[in-house]
Amino acid sequence: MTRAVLSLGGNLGDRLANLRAAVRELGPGVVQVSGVYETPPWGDSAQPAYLNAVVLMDDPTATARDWLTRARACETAGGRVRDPERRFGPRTLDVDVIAVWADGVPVIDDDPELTLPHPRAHLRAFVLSPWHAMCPDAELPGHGPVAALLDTPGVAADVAGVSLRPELSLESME
Ligand SMILES: Nc1ncnc2c1ncn2[C@@H]1O[C@H](COP(=O)(O)OP(=O)(O)OP(=O)(O)O)[C@@H](O)[C@H]1O
Ligand SMILES: Nc1nc2c(c(=O)[nH]1)N=C(CO)CN2
Repeated sequence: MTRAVLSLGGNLGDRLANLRAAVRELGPGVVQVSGVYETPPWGDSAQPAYLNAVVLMDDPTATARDWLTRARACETAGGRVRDPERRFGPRTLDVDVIAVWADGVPVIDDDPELTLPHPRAHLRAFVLSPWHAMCPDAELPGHGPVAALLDTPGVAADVAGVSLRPELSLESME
């Protein structure tokens, strides 16, 4: 059995519809969905605010690479267009694989195609805040408790800008 935490984000088009479509596309393996948070752009400030969320997923047979394939399929379905000139730039939908566990053991990999855990997750309030609210005891492999990461200087400064939007739930999408 593998478990994965995926991060969803987007700041172009109908942001909520894009996150909802991503959760639908991810399908029945979704175990838990965080709240939806409005977050200031990280890494490149000249762009609109994002909506972000994280999902916890289980699958009896998926390999770590399968999670990346699913993340990319979601991005493609969500109309993601890559701009090779602009790192961290605006997008309709970004789906990152934050961490994977195989039979409860964290998968650690420095493959540039799929680095696990995600190499910038520990720096991102837009990932850590929703994850912590959804799973208060969560640990980011190699970095420790998510609760403690939220207190690290670079992240703590960003946490105040991350705001839960309770009216934008992904839970009930009928
Ligand atoms: N854990 C991971 N999750 C998603 N993509 C990853 C991961 N590790 C490596 N990658 C690789 O990163 C490459 C760039 O991904 P992408 O264009 O989504 O980056 P980005 O969203 O701009 O930046 P970031 O990954 O920091 O959010 C992809 O080709 C993918 O193979
Ligand atoms: N707030 C926020 N900022 C970002 C995000 C994101 O999902 N949320 N994704 C990025 C892609 O690298 C770059 N910056």
